[in-house]
Amino acid sequence: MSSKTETLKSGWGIQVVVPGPEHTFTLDEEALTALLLREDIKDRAVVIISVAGAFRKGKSFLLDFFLRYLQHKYVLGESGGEWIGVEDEPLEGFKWRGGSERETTGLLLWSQPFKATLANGEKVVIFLMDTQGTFDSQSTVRDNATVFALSTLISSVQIYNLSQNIEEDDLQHLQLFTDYGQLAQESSSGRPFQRLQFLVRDWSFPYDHPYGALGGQQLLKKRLQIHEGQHPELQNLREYVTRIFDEIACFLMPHPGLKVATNPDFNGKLADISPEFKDSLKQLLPMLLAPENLVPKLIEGQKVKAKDLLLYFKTYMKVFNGTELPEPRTILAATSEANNLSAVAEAREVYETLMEEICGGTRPYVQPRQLEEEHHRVMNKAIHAFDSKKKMGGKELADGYKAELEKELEELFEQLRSHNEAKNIYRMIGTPVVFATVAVLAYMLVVLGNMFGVQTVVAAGQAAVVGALVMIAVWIYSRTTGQMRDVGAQLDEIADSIRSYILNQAFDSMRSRATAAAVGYGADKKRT
Ligand SMILES: Nc1nc2c(ncn2[C@@H]2O[C@H](COP(=O)(O)OP(=O)(O)OP(=O)(O)O)[C@@H](O)[C@H]2O)c(=O)[nH]1
Ligand SMILES: [Mg+2]
Repeated sequence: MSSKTETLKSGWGIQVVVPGPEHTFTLDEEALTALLLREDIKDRAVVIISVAGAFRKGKSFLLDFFLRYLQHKYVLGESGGEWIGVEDEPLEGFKWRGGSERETTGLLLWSQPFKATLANGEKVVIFLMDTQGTFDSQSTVRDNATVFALSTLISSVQIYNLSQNIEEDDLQHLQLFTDYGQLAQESSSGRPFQRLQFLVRDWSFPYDHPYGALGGQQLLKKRLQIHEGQHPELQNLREYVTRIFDEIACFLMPHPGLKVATNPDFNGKLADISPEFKDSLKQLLPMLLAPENLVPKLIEGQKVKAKDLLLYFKTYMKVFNGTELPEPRTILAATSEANNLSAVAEAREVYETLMEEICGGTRPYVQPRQLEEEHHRVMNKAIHAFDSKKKMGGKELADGYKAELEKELEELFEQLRSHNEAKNIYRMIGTPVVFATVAVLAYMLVVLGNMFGVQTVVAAGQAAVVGALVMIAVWIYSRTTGQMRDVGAQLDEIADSIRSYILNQAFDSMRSRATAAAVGYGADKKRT
């Protein structure tokens, strides 16, 4: 088996939005946090590619080819060669299957994020999202709308998977976003969504419009055309759909062949898939996933990082869990809230990072007055970071979050201050005691030297007494005035090394005594 499948095999679809009883959805916060706050990706801008649409239409199946492409391109780093796999390899990844009953439920993210670099050198992370199909017999209209809305709000590329054609109904489902988008545009700059990719499966009229992106563009143009006599609502819908997305595209996929569609034993192997379908995949996937075509997620014109995404998920889940589908205004409020929260988190991080350098666990004691000054300086920087991030929801909302932020930073400072004091007490006892002990021992040397008349010992002892006393004096000066902090810290280190040297010596002698005792014991035993 190739290494390609072996590596993908270790991944799985994490159900991050889980359907619960009574048509509710809950967020698996723990799983999502573990995925999004991974140290190597949490600060990268995200590209989230979601596939949504009616159930049983090959969404998960398609995503598994995405996985193959991403694995080949971004994990194995092979630019040439065939990403699509070998003829008899079963298709694995997000769970897909034949049959008439629904498979995927809730929202899933692939457990392996793919790290990529855009053409401009920016490092991003790609997440794939599989979604619960709409219109199965168990879901309510609200379930469908929730899944579709959440995946559209969260993703930077929404692939709208349709069967055979683009119908009026399919466009109607975008109504919520056009309403939301309209509101969002009134209160913010830039378009709220990035890319909407219609994907028509089993296109059977290539003589009208050819397979692929060109035919798709022709079909889409027709469907989105506004003409006289059309109901004003339909006109509005069309107008706004084109306004709220940065880009709308369409791709016409050929039928994958009868084995794919009807054979219960079909395992996804390429040998059973029609050549046209495979050719189309080879065209479509680079259009979505090649570095130059990756679309990072933007909110309020700013790139969303993996760690921010967690905030958006949490806030959206709150508003989508009511008994009614939320109003566009409520969704907008949630977006603004998450947007402000992400600015707060960023400011907090600025504060924590800078203060860590000043008075973190490994740093020496800082004079209280100086610590306070540093706190004000760093806090200003953090507030500046908050202010300079573009936020949705206006000044009033931002002011509320800013006040919260200030309160939170003051609380953090209180903690840092008491940690700093704790260090002081430890040093108060530790360092002077070590030097005082050195002084006493050295003084004993002087006495002994005098007693036996060895002048070199007396001189060395005297020098050590004076040295130790000077160190204590300098240390006390440094600690009480906050001056010469580096010298003070060095003295702490010297005291630490003396202490650990003495402890090691004591430990070694205890050990050798214990060994000697054990040897003695062994010898005794032999004798008896
Ligand atoms: N006709 C047709 N069938 C396809 C296509 N792609 C995949 N299939 C088949 O469709 C069936 C369902 O595939 P899935 O990927 O599980 O479909 P899904 O949309 O994820 O279904 P749910 O998870 O239930 O929403 C499988 O038997 C696939 O072999 C396609 O382009 N056309
Ligand atoms: Mg599925």
